[in-house]
Amino acid sequence: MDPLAPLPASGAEFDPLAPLPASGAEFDLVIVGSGSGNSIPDDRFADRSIAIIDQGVYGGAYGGTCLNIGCIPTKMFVYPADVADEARDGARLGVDSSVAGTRWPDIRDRVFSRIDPISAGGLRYRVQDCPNITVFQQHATFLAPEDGVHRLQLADGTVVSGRQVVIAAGSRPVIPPVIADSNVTFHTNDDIMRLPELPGHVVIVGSGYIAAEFAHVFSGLGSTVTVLARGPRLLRAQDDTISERFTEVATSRWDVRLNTEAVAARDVGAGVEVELTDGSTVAADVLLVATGRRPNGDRLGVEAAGIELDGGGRVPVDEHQRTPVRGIYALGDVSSHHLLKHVANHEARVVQANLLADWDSPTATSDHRFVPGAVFTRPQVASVGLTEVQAREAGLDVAVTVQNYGDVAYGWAMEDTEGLCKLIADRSTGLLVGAHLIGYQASALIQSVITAMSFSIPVKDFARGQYWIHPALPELIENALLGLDL
Ligand SMILES: Cc1cc2nc3c(=O)[nH]c(=O)nc-3n(C[C@H](O)[C@H](O)[C@H](O)COP(=O)(O)OP(=O)(O)OC[C@H]3O[C@@H](n4cnc5c(N)ncnc54)[C@H](O)[C@@H]3O)c2cc1C
Ligand SMILES: NC(=O)c1ccc[n+]([C@@H]2O[C@H](COP(=O)([O-])OP(=O)(O)OC[C@H]3O[C@@H](n4cnc5c(N)ncnc54)[C@H](O)[C@@H]3O)[C@@H](O)[C@H]2O)c1
Repeated sequence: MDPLAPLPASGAEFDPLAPLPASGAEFDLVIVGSGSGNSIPDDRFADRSIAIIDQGVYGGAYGGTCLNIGCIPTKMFVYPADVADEARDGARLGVDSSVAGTRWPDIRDRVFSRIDPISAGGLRYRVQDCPNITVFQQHATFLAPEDGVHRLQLADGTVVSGRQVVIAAGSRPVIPPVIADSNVTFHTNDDIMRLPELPGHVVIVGSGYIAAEFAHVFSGLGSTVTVLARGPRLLRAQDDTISERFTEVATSRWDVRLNTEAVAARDVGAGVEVELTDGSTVAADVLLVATGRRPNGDRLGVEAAGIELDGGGRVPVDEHQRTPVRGIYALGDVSSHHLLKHVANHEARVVQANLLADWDSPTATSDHRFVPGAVFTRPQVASVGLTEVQAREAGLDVAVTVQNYGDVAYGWAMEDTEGLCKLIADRSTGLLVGAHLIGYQASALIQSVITAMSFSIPVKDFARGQYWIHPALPELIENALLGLDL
């Protein structure tokens, strides 16, 4: 679902959460999942009968994770947190700004009064305006195929079948047993953004993407934040230089507990108490669990269709997004090594093209060479390609450079002391193999590097074959490129 696509015409009487009539039938195409899967049927599929099966997220919402409980609402909370932190930071530059207060209920209602109608409108469009599409808002599991036709059973017993199936069933949060078995009240990304009030103190278990983004959101909006990390640093999947810098900055802003784990958790009064490995406890109003996500293939009974999940619980696919079973494709979080929306979108376009071609002659191939990602925390973190450790482990003869924001004109004007850009190049080819940024608008600054890597532009041509606007922040990339000893 493209959240920025215009809303389809609305039917005044339509209730998006009303149960739809159950009807068993054979379709040309069955799609499980209304996130990235929902973007597959376009005009080119108008002559095919299509079933979209989706159990919904957060109590049944249509349109998947990104729109309802992921990328979009989180960034709509991140931005006000950025604004508040900028205001707090103003005095340093001679602007005497401060935050008089933040209105969580207003922010929450503004976010979801924009998002919920898009979700409802997307469902309404499929149900009312797409005569070839039937939507089933239920959980589905595979049955054994019959005569080459794949079959799925819905929660109400309806059997939906088709020769082509797309599994786009996404992923769900993993809850560590110590929390899951404790009866403590906890939240995940599913519901934390709908809290009635801004909590005074949030304790977050985990130290990856979601932990870093929500720590910024809550701290920016005025909560005290405690982050519990199992390891010695936050964002450990990032390049070591970035992870070290981020941990340093985060520790100065939030209560960061490293090398620790929750060993018990309980409700105390209206709040929670988490006991840590060293015997100490953290008391907070709200507990957020952000300890990774698991693909949903295990709840789809894919084995009945002849598919065995891989070691990571993913539905296995080849470079054309075909599973080992003829007629069944998969995409996005349920099958990908990259749990990112731009990857799911890319894979959905590949599946779309290949559905329109023949199973044996696919026309589209997924490109996972240079998958970028950004953590919208403070400071932002963005990366693409190999970390330095990965590049050295791969046996590459690498050139590495680190360029500080504060040492290029605009970063110097900002008096930035936190941001840096690390580039890693392969001396034998003169090409970049990795880029890692932490700092102001890192998610935007990295895009030119993604372009250079995707189109194999040699470092020397990339650095000197174009103008870099002076004194704009992309000079950070220019200077880093020039710093590579190639
Ligand atoms: C808090 C958060 C923030 C994020 N922020 C970003 C970001 O900024 N940038 C980014 O690139 N990525 C981000 N992501 C990741 C991104 O949201 C996912 O990679 C993406 O949404 C996956 O899309 P999908 O189509 O694979 O799955 P989904 O959008 O999750 O869709 C799967 C659908 O299938 C349904 N389903 C599952 N099993 C069944 C079944 N058995 N029967 C019927 N229906 C079923 C689900 O209910 C769901 O509606 C974020 C994720 C989270 C959790
Ligand atoms: N901006 C974005 O693109 C964005 C934002 C949010 C989420 N996402 C996607 O969603 C995925 C899931 O996010 P996430 O933050 O939950 O996962 P993550 O993989 O980024 O981080 C998981 C964290 O939980 C820790 N952990 C795992 N098990 C634990 C346990 N039992 N006890 C304590 N800590 C434990 C890990 O050490 C790690 O720090 C991400 O990997 C990312 O692909 C992307």
